[in-house]
Amino acid sequence: MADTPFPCSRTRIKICGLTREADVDAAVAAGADALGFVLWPGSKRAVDEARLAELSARVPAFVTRVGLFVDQEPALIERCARHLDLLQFHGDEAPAFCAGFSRPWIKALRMREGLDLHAAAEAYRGAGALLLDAYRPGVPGGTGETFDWSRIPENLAKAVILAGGLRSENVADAIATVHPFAVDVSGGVEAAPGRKDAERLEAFIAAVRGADAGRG
Ligand SMILES: O=C(O)c1ccccc1NCC(=O)[C@H](O)[C@H](O)COP(=O)(O)O
Repeated sequence: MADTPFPCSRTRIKICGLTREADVDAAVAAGADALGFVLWPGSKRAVDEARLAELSARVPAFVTRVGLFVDQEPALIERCARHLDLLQFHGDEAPAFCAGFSRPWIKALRMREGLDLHAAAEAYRGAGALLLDAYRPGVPGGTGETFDWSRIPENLAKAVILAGGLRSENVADAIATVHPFAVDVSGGVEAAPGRKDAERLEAFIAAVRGADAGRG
């Protein structure tokens, strides 16, 4: 097992951007640990509160329901929280804002040049983890792009959820390089934005499990 502050023999897997019942069922059946629902209306994968309620009701216990928000109204976030286990903040939310709800939370950070991850881990020390994603100006997430994984320090004081352009073909390399606590995928398991593909989902999860088995 890697010598990191958050060693894990089983990399957790979050499937993000679910919009359809069939995809929720497929992700659960394939063994996902967490499912992400995008509540930001600017996304091609957006669901509204009513859809969130329907989709989250299908999710069995022990699979974490995660809601994604981008600089949104606190009242909306708190209403959605009733259907969620964890909040994921993808915008410029300050630590005090993220901590102001009735659910645990994680902070997504886009890896723009010059980002000091140690400083961010200290600032967002109330987060359950930091989700590290690719940076593309003007796009808050779900870019399908990777970033330079070597920029992630091994001794970061927060658990890392690695995101950005992961696919069944590159996730083993990503795990070997970063030793993340969890991986997060959206576009890499899709047939089209918001429509997951059961075969790609299964291939992705098998690739993660294969990487875990190979680590010894
Ligand atoms: O998916 C979106 O459209 C989205 C919009 C706004 C904020 C976050 C969004 N997605 C986040 C994710 O799906 C993932 O956490 C992450 O960005 C990885 O996406 P991908 O590179 O497609 O695997």
